Amino acid sequence: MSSKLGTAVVTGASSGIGAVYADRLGARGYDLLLVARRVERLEKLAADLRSKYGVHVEVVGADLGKASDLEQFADRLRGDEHVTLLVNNAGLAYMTPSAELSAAKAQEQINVNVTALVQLSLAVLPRFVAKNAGTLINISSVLSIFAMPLSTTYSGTKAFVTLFTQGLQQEVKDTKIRIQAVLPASTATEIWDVAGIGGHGVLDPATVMSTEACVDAALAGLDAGELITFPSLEDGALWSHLEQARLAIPAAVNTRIPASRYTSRV
Ligand SMILES: NC(=O)C1=CN([C@@H]2O[C@H](COP(=O)(O)OP(=O)(O)OC[C@H]3O[C@@H](n4cnc5c(N)ncnc54)[C@H](OP(=O)(O)O)[C@@H]3O)[C@@H](O)[C@H]2O)C=CC1
Ligand SMILES: N[C@@H](C=O)C(=O)O
Repeated sequence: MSSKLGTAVVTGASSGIGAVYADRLGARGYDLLLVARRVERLEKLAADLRSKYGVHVEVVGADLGKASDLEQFADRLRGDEHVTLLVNNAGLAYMTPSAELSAAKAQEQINVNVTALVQLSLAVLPRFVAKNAGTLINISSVLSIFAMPLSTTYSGTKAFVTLFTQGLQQEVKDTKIRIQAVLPASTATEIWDVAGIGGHGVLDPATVMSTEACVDAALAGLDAGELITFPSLEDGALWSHLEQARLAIPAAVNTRIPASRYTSRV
């Protein structure tokens, strides 16, 4: 029997933040559809969640950075009327100076962090709009609002995620569809191994959040109706001030007259 809450899809559920989202959404009573490349990890998690929560859990092995796998999974979501929640979580970071970043690794970050997130968001949105219901959670990063010297391409992908998600939020603001962007700071996961900096153990432990605390905060933000959730930002006014300044610019540039600093040459 299908859950009355429907099916929650979690991409990148084989480790880290995605694995905790799968646990928390299973605990809430969602059936689960978990996708990643490491199927053996997904199957172990699925067995655990079935036994803990009695929910239906399906596992799909797919490389979302590969166009054919992505297209197939997007088609699956497009055609699955039980999907009521999507967590676009799959992602990776290569932390390296751009001059040393291979084209392949740059493209892989774009393929997974951007292309897969867009295609899967667009795969579920038409049904959410038709039903005037549904939840989309896009996992961005605090590195979407600034770039460190080693995070240039990664930050660029996450800047896309945050702005793309804000655009979708504008589109559905008069509906009952919930769309949230989550911007974690450093969180204790394997991403830091993939990033090539030797794992999160090289970071100051006081600055690294547990995956459970990160996801529980993100879900609390979702439940509170937040559009943008920073799990570790205590002073939310910092974001409001940034948004206020950002949103003042479109009106200020809406003129045919060039700014005087560019025309008053002496
Ligand atoms: N940890 C942190 O400090 C922060 C993380 N984030 C974001 O959180 C999200 C989750 O990452 P996190 O949990 O930290 O890191 P992990 O490396 O633990 O998890 C990443 C997940 O993404 C999946 N994934 C990566 N590449 C692919 C691919 N090509 N196809 C399918 N799945 C893929 C991995 O599965 P598999 O390898 O099995 O395919 C894995 O399940 C990412 O979007 C990341 O950018 C944001 C801010 C901070
Ligand atoms: N994923 C983290 C960096 O690797 C981050 O977004 O902070």
